[in-house]
Amino acid sequence: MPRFAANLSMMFTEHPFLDRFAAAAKAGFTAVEFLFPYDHPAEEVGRRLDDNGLIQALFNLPPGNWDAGEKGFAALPERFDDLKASLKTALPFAKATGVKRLHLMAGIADRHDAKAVEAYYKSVAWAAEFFAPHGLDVVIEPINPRNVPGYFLNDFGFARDLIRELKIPNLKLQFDIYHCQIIHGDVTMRLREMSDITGHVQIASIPSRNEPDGEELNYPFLFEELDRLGYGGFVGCEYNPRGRTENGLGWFAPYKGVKP
Ligand SMILES: O=C(O)C(=O)[C@@H](O)CO
Ligand SMILES: [Mg+2]
Repeated sequence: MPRFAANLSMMFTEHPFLDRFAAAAKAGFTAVEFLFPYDHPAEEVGRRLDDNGLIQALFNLPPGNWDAGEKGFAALPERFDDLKASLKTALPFAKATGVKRLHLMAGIADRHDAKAVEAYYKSVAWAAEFFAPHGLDVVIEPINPRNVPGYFLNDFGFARDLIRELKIPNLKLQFDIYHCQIIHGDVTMRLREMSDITGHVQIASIPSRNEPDGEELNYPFLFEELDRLGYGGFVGCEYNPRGRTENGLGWFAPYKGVKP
């Protein structure tokens, strides 16, 4: 049975950020993820996890100026120094939370520009090698162009080929099923094809990005498929609840309290 991680950037937003940990635990989650912890002291985030018996499944490396539209800089050749600095910023948060994987964002760049591709390969390899001695994986996530127009990593095949080519053991795929269905479809076959390189999975209904309990995809089937594939990682619930988070957790009832 998959282990679900509540995404605290999108779920339980009825509560201030630091109180969302308790809300997630109360709702039966044993793990959480979120976009960014950097506005809060690392020790305080670690304390909220401990106090609530939660595992940190994932968070993102610093993306640059998010409010100004930056989405990371791994594919931006002129931002390599910023990329290197961002890894150092994230490390104390990784230590304080005990997280085992970090999402490296690619940035807004043209995937068909050779300089951007070269920068991306270099940044991804650098980040993975930087975190390897700390026992941390780096994950990369293709994102659909409707949600983030111009995002460099917008193709699962490109991500798969890069990971297979670089052959860095702690470099893996963040397989967000919501993005995969929008970009390509044929989700089950892609999960099967990429299961050996998948380090994290995320879910939401398509197209509304709400609770995974309806619309285009049959999630109970996909959860069983993850079991059939022997996927032992987390499934991040990266969706916008239709109303109060707690009121939309009917889909989660069979999976409540699943421990590692
Ligand atoms: O948008 C998504 O999907 C994510 O997983 C985020 O980490 C990207 O910011
Ligand atoms: Mg995602």
